[in-house]
Amino acid sequence: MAEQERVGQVRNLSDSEQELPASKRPRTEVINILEVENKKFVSVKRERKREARRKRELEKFPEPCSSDDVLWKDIVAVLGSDVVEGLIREEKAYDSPFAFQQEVELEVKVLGSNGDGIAVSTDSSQKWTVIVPLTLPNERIRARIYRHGRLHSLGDLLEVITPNSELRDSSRIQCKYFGTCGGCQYQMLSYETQLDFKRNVVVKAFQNYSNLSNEEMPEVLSTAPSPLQYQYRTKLTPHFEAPPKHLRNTSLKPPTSKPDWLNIGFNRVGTQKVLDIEDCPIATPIINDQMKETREDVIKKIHTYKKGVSLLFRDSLDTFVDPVDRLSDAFNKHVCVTGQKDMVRERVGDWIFEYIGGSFFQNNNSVLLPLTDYVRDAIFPPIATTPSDLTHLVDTYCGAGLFGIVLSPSFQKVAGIELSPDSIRCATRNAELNNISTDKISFRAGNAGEIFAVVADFPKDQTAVLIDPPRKGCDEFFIKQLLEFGPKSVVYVSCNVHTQARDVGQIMEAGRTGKGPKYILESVRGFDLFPQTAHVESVAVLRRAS
Ligand SMILES: C[S@@+](CC[C@H](N)C(=O)[O-])C[C@H]1O[C@@H](n2cnc3c(N)ncnc32)[C@H](O)[C@@H]1O
Repeated sequence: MAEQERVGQVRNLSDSEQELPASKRPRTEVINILEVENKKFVSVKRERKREARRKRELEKFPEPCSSDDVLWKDIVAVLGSDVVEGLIREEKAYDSPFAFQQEVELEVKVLGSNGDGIAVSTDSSQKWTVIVPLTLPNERIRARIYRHGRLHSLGDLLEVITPNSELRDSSRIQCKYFGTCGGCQYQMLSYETQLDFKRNVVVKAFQNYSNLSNEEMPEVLSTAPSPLQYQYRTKLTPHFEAPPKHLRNTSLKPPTSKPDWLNIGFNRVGTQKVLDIEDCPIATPIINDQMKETREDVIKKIHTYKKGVSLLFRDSLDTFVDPVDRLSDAFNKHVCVTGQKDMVRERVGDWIFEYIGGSFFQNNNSVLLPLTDYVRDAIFPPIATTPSDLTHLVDTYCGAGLFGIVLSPSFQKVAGIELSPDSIRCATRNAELNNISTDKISFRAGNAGEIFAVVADFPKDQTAVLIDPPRKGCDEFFIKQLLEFGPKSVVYVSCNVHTQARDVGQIMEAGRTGKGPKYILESVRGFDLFPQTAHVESVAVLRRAS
């Protein structure tokens, strides 16, 4: 009923309504014109407040090193800091020249560090960027605007009008979902181009977040490739949502085929909506086989789910027999583990590892030997001016012991630390499986910075510290303890080059300002653990100057 028609109406409660508790009784009060006007006034006020709150939210600078912050740095670089400062001063930083759902033609200028093309509007008086996934520098494109932020709008790609034919070749695409699935960004590129783009991400990260001078910053090396560029992912976690309420009933007959509303897969590009995925060519074959089977099971039982689910698929070797027989079938046969608590088994060269399904382990087995070899060579350079006498290794954020165990033959003593007690139990077991004595290697559960109290007796001139933190990087406590300890070498492996650049910058700054030992940044190199995606890992090597 329209608001005006209800004005002046009075209604008595029915008998059944009177029996309801006060909080559940329907409203009966007289609505008068004043109240209607008042309500409109209140709702306009509320809307204005909401708008102001949204603006305040937007005006907050993004969390340093977050993907929003990384994007913001790209936007400033594309528009130029003078233009950006001018627009902020004139309070135009949120005045998008585009309307919601407007279709626009744009020229893509650069590829942002998050993997999306950044275009600049040319046909409006105001300089403004538009972020469009799956586009490349120098392409003319058509996009539909769907959201606005500070000095940028986000757009869905509708058409590549003029492709960058030097870079884009659609015949390279190996996945039928590419362009719709949010998982991969770069399948249309040659692998060399992907590696070049990733090197550029590392270069920009150190420019934007390390505060290092040109003299302190070595040239970023070319990105180390992954031996496998497809079928490399040893872990997938597709998800699906619960059925609509009226279909959540265990007594219902199971569907004979996948209902239209059910999607089991990954998020669509730029959305939180699930895209149905039957196979994923970047995952290993055993994962794809298992995914087909599990999808059938989920479809049959879908009416029994009350919540959405994230599935787990991990490529594993079959059970190791104890003592491990490296010639047995189990040692070479792959199975797929789906339980969060089940044991996963993996081989890195001749080393063997067990870890729990739901815990951390690197997701591209093919690159782990090159990566650990690279870290060893970084600690003991093959062509060194002075022979290295490093004898002790501290493996911080050690997970199931990957680096500590693989590098152990090069050291007299290794000590590892990791927050997850489950991973530490696996690290200790992995040392045993690989016949490394407990006199030589030890792992403990705890906050990474606490290890420096434990290894106080390690000779700091002969100690290398390996750092491999989660995406957020190291905390202040860790950096302080590391600097107080002052090891000869530091090798920082990272899955987030932006926090890595920040942390390396802090270590170097401490030396520059006399607050810690002076380190030289010897090398920085991206590592490609996730071909076809925009993600890059990075290894930075620091050596204490004296
Ligand atoms: C990127 S993973 C590296 C694991 C291991 N180095 C490897 O390559 O398998 C980061 C690890 O740090 C652990 N972690 C997170 N915060 C930590 C903290 N404050 N102290 C110690 N470990 C932490 C996580 O549980 C995770 O296992």
